Amino acid sequence: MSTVPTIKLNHGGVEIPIIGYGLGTAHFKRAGDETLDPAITTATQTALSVGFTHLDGAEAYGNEPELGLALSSSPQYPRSSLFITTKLYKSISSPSEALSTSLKKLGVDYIDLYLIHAPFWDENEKGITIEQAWRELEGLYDKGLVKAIGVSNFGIEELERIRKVARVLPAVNQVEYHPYLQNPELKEYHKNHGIVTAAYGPLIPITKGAPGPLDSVIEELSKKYNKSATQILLRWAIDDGNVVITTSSKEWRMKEALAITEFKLDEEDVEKIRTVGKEKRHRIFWNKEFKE
Ligand SMILES: NC(=O)C1=CN([C@@H]2O[C@H](COP(=O)(O)OP(=O)(O)OC[C@H]3O[C@@H](n4cnc5c(N)ncnc54)[C@H](O)[C@@H]3O)[C@@H](O)[C@H]2O)C=CC1
Ligand SMILES: O=CCc1c[nH]c2ccccc12
Repeated sequence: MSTVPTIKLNHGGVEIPIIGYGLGTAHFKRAGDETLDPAITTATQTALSVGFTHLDGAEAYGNEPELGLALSSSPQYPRSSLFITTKLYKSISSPSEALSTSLKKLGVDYIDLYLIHAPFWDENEKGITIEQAWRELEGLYDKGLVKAIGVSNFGIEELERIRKVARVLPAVNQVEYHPYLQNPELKEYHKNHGIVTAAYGPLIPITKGAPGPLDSVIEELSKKYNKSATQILLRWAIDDGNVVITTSSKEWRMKEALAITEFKLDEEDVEKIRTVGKEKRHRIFWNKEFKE
C-alpha cells in the first residue's frame, strides 16, 4: 500500500495528506439521532484499511462517535499516523466546549485540523462574531489541542475579517471546488496568504453536475491515461494545487480514489479541464436550496 503524499500547512510543520476521506455526505446522520450506525464505522474502518490517513468529519455530520469507534477499533493505525479534521458550527458560540465534546466523541486527545464549518451564522443570535470565533480557535491552537486551525466555505470578505485580527492565519479553507466552480479570485487570495484550498465535491462534474461541456474531455483523458473519470477529476483537483476530499461506502471506489497518487496529469491537460470547466457553473452546497 503506497503512503499518501502530504502538503505542508502554514502552521508549524503540520502536514496534510493530499486526499481525505469524507464523513459528511455518504455518511451523515439526522440531527439528534443518537443511535450508532455500524455501517458508518465499517466504512471508516475500510477507508483506513485501504490506506486513507486523512479523515474529514464535523460536529454537523452527527457521526463523530462512529468515527471514534472506527479509530479505537483500528489500533494498527496509530493516532500519529492519522490526520483528523473536524468542524464546528452549531456550537459556534462556545468553541472550547464544542472541541471538548468532539474530542470525547472521537476518543482522541487532539485534532489535526479544526475548522469553522461555514461563516453563515447569525452573529446576534449566536452572540459571537467571526472575529471573536477565530480568536477562540487561536486559543485552542495555542493550547496544542488542535494542531492547525482553518475555515470552510469562507469567501474573501470573511477571510479578510479574520486576517485583520489574526495572530495565526487560517491554514486551510475547505470549499466546494471542481472544474464547474473554480473561483479564481479566492484561489489567488489563498495563494497570496499561504492558505491551502481543500476541495470538496470534486466529482460534481460527473455526478450532480452532469451532463456538461467536460464530458468529452474527461472521456478523452480517461483513454489517454487509462484511468477512470473519477480518477481524472480527483487528480485534476490535486494537480490544480488543492487537497481533495472525497467519499464512498464502497471499498473499490475508495481504492480507485487512492490510486490517484500513482499518476499525474500533464500541465496541458490540467489547463484543458480548467478552460472547458469555466464554460459551466454549478454549485451544490450552501446555496439557497441547501439544507444543513
Ligand atoms: N465543508 C463542507 O461544507 C462540506 C464538506 N464536504 C466533505 O467532502 C466530502 C466529500 O464530498 P462529496 O461531494 O460527497 O464528494 P465527491 O464529489 O467526491 O462525491 C462522492 C460521491 O460520488 C460517487 N461517485 C464516485 N465516482 C462516481 C462516478 N463515476 N459516477 C457516479 N458517482 C460517483 C461516490 O460513490 C460518492 O457517493 C464529504 O463527505 C465531506 O466530508 C462535503 C460537502 C460540504
Ligand atoms: O459539510 C457538508 C455540508 C453539511 C453541512 N451540514 C451538514 C449536515 C449533514 C450533512 C452535510 C452537511
